Amino acid sequence: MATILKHWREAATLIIAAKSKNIANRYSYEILMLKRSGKSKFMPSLSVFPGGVAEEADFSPEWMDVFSSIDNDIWTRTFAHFSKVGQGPPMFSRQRDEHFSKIPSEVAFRICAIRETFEECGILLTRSSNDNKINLLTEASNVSKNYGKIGNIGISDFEIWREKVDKDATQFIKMCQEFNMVPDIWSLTEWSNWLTPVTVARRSSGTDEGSKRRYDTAFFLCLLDTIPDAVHDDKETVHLQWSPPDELIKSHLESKVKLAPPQIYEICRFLNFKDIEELNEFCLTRINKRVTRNFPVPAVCDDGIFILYPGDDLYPEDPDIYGAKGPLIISGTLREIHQKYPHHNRYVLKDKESHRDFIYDVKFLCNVTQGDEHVIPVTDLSFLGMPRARF
Ligand SMILES: CC(C)(COP(=O)(O)O)[C@@H](O)C(=O)NCCC(=O)NCCSC(=O)CC(=O)O
Ligand SMILES: Nc1ncnc2c1ncn2[C@@H]1O[C@H](COP(=O)(O)O)[C@@H](OP(=O)(O)O)[C@H]1O
Ligand SMILES: [Mg+2]
Repeated sequence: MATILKHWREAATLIIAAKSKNIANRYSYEILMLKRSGKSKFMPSLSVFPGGVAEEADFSPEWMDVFSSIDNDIWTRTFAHFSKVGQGPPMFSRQRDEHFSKIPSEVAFRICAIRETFEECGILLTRSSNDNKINLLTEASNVSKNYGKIGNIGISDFEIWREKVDKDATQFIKMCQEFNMVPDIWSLTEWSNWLTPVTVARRSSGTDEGSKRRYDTAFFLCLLDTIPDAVHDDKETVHLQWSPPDELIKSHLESKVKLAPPQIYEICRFLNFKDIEELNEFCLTRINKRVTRNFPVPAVCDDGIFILYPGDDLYPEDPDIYGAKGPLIISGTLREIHQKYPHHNRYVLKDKESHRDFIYDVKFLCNVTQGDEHVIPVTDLSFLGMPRARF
């Protein structure tokens, strides 16, 4: 197996939803967004969840030693849970070198998401190795809450270690050993998986190098019972904001924040859950479930462009993940196609001439159940005073 893949990079990202103090909000929680630097090669100036590319250190067998510091039974049960939770999408199930297969990829990508979150915004999701409540968290029948824990390493050490980890991912292992703690992998729910489409990779940056970038990204969700201190790194990320999901979507539609379709799609899923407790209960139902990979397929019709997602009537049976074939062409107008193929999981762009700006737009249509039994995004935004998509 190759550690580095030929066509795309493997990455993990963490959606953090924290209980809001503002009781006037329609939604009882706020989501953390980081604005990427304008100098980023990929998605410059867009707001994303914290995250980044997986490093070999995230798969290091040394993590076995780190996790062996917790109660032996807890780790054995956790290891068993992640080893047999069912086959996930390819980034989880693919074969890796023996050296990088000692810990399950379900654990490694969670470590990656937690490490990247620490680097980019200073939120440290770790548990003390002596925390004996961990064992309940992988067994849905025994759990009522699955909120994350913030590690406390003392203010003077904090920035020193953040800098060290940012420079060298292996330092995250050292840091956990030094402070007798483990990444709080138990509070991360596997939420979704997005593979960057080829045409988007070409358009997502003005630079040649950036334009080749594709990511296979595991999205996790972590709930917190209070909004923690967080500061962007001022390098890769230039601004940090906490906002309820409805306000994020509204800000996006008003062009106050720029979001890419995967982030919009996920935030629109959150519109289903007004209260963080409902979200917590939903997460508990997902403990033994896996997500399926979302690979968007762009298609061109007579008067517009679609981006198709799995489950749509028009989604190809054998999607072209390596970009070997040309774009999908569908004859007819948006209106005709909308009626002829009524099962929608798509993003619609009306004017094909304006496709260059399409990642700043939102017209999702989704009326199909998801293959992985996930909730579908709320696409009727009339409650935000937004008109419904029309053709
Ligand atoms: C966390 C990232 C992978 C960035 O990694 P980096 O910090 O630069 O090392 C971030 O790009 C991310 O969260 N990506 C997941 C979503 C994604 O790949 N978006 C692609 C652009 S838009 C798109 O795919 C269009 C569509 O889906 O319709
Ligand atoms: N000051 C800065 N401005 C913009 N991007 C920066 C930066 N410092 C680091 N980065 C970029 O952030 C990316 C690392 O992100 P992560 O750790 O989240 O995977 C790298 O991008 P490349 O992957 O384009 O090299 C790196 O170049
Ligand atoms: Mg990043």
